[in-house]
Amino acid sequence: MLAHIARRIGHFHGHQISSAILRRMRASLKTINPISLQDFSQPNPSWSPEMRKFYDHYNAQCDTDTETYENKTGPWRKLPSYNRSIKHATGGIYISKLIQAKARLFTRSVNEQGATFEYVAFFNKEEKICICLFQPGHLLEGAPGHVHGGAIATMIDTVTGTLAGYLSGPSVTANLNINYRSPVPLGSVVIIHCALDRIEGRKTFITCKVTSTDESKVYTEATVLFVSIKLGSLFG
Ligand SMILES: CCCCCCCCCCCCCC(=O)SCCNC(=O)CCNC(=O)[C@H](O)C(C)(C)COP(=O)(O)OP(=O)(O)OC[C@H]1O[C@@H](n2cnc3c(N)ncnc32)[C@H](O)[C@@H]1OP(=O)(O)O
Repeated sequence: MLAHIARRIGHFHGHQISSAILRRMRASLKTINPISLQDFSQPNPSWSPEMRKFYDHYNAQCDTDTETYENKTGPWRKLPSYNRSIKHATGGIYISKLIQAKARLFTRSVNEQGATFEYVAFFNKEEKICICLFQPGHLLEGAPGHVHGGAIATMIDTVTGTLAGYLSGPSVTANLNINYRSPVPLGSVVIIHCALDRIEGRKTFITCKVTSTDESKVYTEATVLFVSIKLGSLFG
């Protein structure tokens, strides 16, 4: 049953699942109420003034007002960040209650604000780029006082994966190459810049650079390959 629903679900932005399937999912979920969809990339008290300043900078240049949803003119779109990636798919909020209900997106699995991954991403559809403001918390230590390389890789995978998702639909990471150029201090704010390199059939190639907010310092560089999949294939 679950595999059947999952196979039929499918799609990121712009694709509707049939109302018959939605009705069936709702019927099997009628004990779950209310269903909430929280955006974890909204500003919170743990954000430093620098994080807030750059958030305001990009938010002011968005095509939609984050609070009122009114249309504006601007090249950027602030992307929501949910605690399961399936919630980004149409109808995913329902399927998230059916499959591994306790599962959480790794970067959104710790509730203490500011302790791990504080981040917000903006997407520029015209230029096929994505930037992410990232404030790594004290629980992400690798070298003393600095961010663990695995945490940096996680953020690169997450932001490039988000860009691949918006450009090519459901995809998984097939290859991730990283050069760590300079250690990232815990509690600092860095910008993760991601850009589409090219799309070849099912393959989406993305480049990524992690810099200081004034972009004078390059911390990390990466290239990532995503391969498009049918979402249902993940559920057997
Ligand atoms: C709207 C969106 C919002 C999203 C928000 C979400 C936020 C969270 C985001 C979180 C993001 C987290 C994301 C995560 O953490 S995803 C989790 C980590 N990734 C995985 O677990 C993936 C595991 N691997 C696989 O499932 C398969 O191997 C895949 C599906 C990748 C390919 O197996 P499949 O049988 O389907 O296809 P194929 O083998 O015919 O290959 C197809 C093509 O690809 C080329 N190829 C394959 N592998 C490699 C390689 N290593 N280097 C270079 N090339 C490679 C291959 O040569 C071929 O090319 P060509 O011969 O056609 O030219």
